[in-house]
Amino acid sequence: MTVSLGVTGATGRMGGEVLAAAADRDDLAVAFAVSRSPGDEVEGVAVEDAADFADLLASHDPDVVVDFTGPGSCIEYASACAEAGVGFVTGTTGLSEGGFDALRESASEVPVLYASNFSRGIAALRRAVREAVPALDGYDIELTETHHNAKRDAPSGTALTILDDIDDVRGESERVHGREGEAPRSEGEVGVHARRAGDIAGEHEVLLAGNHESLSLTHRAGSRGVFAAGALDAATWLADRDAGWYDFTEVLE
Ligand SMILES: NC(=O)C1=CN([C@@H]2O[C@H](COP(=O)(O)OP(=O)(O)OC[C@H]3O[C@@H](n4cnc5c(N)ncnc54)[C@H](OP(=O)(O)O)[C@@H]3O)[C@@H](O)[C@H]2O)C=CC1
Ligand SMILES: O=C(O)C1=N[C@H](C(=O)O)C[C@H](O)C1
Repeated sequence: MTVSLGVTGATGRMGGEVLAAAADRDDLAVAFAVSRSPGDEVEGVAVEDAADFADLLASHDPDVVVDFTGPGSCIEYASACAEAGVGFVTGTTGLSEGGFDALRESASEVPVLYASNFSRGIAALRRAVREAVPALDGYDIELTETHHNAKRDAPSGTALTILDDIDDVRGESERVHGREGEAPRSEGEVGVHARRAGDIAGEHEVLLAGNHESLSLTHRAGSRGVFAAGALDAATWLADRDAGWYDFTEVLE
């Protein structure tokens, strides 16, 4: 079966990566791509007007839409997919709690898969963190993420997911975002640090320190292609699922 895709944010960094990765695969085909600034071709695909998204869904009837855009547009695209009966894969980060609620509403109509990070390395890092934190009870934890200088949200969606993993395995902790002035560390807090520089695709480090030792778990994405490949794997996996809320870890099982 060839999975038919709609792609949003076609002129964005990730939109372009998704179109490039899709061109190299024979298990899926791009039915259409949209942008708020249509007209140009990206990776040989004509970019259509995002204002026509609902009409494009109706005329092309894709299996899945892949979305890497912004929090507001992600919700709007998901809701249009829910109306049209089209599955939705999104890696858009920076969603508010209300945004996630809205996305989950769409999941009552169609299959929706959200992942703050589509790399296999981050999936493995998350498993390692969930094992290391209880094994190193009482150790201080500091999380540092580094991204390119055009990233809008901080901390990254991946950092927030890892923080939730830490809370899951050892209970809710205070999150201290950077430190300045008189700012001694309190027991149990998790320090969170966001760096923005150059064109770094994405790095996450979880540092655990105590008992005269430290453990550092670090993931570095070498390029955005790794995220695009994971999102396309998720799209082919999601194509024949029932309505519901799905996670990237299920794709990797
Ligand atoms: N989960 C993961 O693995 C990854 C997630 N991301 C996330 O993906 C998202 C996009 O990242 P990136 O590609 O670097 O960002 P870019 O800014 O390069 O691209 C985002 C594109 O989304 C579209 N867009 C943005 N805001 C709106 C809006 N309000 N309405 C409609 N379209 C909008 C624009 O495309 P156009 O004008 O063409 O419509 C824009 O070019 C971010 O949230 C980022 O954190 C990034 C990498 C990996
Ligand atoms: O904006 C990015 O670039 C990335 N965003 C995601 C995030 O917020 O975690 C994933 C990846 O690290 C790249």
